[in-house]
Amino acid sequence: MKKTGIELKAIHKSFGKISILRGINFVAAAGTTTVITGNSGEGKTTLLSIMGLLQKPASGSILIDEKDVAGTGIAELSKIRAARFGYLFQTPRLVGSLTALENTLVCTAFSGISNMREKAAALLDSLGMSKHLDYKPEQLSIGQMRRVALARALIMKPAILLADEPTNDLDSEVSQIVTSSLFKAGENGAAVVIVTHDRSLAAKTECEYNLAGGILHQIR
Ligand SMILES: Nc1ncnc2c1ncn2[C@@H]1O[C@H](COP(=O)(O)OP(=O)(O)OP(=O)(O)O)[C@@H](O)[C@H]1O
Repeated sequence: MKKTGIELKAIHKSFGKISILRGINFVAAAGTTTVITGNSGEGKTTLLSIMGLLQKPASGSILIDEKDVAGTGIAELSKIRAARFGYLFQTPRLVGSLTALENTLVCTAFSGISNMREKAAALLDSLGMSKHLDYKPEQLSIGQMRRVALARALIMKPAILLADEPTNDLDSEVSQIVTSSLFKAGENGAAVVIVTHDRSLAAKTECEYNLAGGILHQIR
């Protein structure tokens, strides 16, 4: 049986009086790509940020690598995020003053791993970005920025990879490059969780959940 990367139990979340998540149970296994679908505004990004330890639920349990994070302090949570997670946000969130290569390296400074620049360049190359290593974000298209953000998310080979709308605004060729990198991370052992409206991407995943009315239903 595959190891569990993330497990959520009875997660609730409200904004003011509006209840967004109402008792969410979810499992993403290591080495598996899981998709969460649902209409706009249903709470998919909120759910992804809760499982990514970026936002706290009102109640419920979050297990990372089969360990409940309840009671974990802020410093330890930061360590778990840095050591275990890769994030691909809906907007690329690159550092404006840094080049594509430097943005890819931004979280690796304290890794102690050698040849990171070569690894970052090779990763960007695999994403079709070899000609843009020295470009700043303002000189890149949205699709190119998203590929830099993906390289940044992948460079530390995260055990858990969370991707919010990874193929938004991409042409089919770039979309294919991004999609295959996400699935490759899954094949290499990561628990990959993707939020998307892209049906062709959703159809390729092993597991699908749909979020509607604050309830998460497993479809496959
Ligand atoms: N910090 C916040 N404060 C108040 N309301 C919020 C906050 N964050 C999200 N919401 C609300 O929660 C709901 C769910 O938002 P969320 O971004 O999680 O939805 P989504 O399913 O990812 O939508 P989309 O598919 O359009 O990206 C929305 O109604 C949004 O306005």
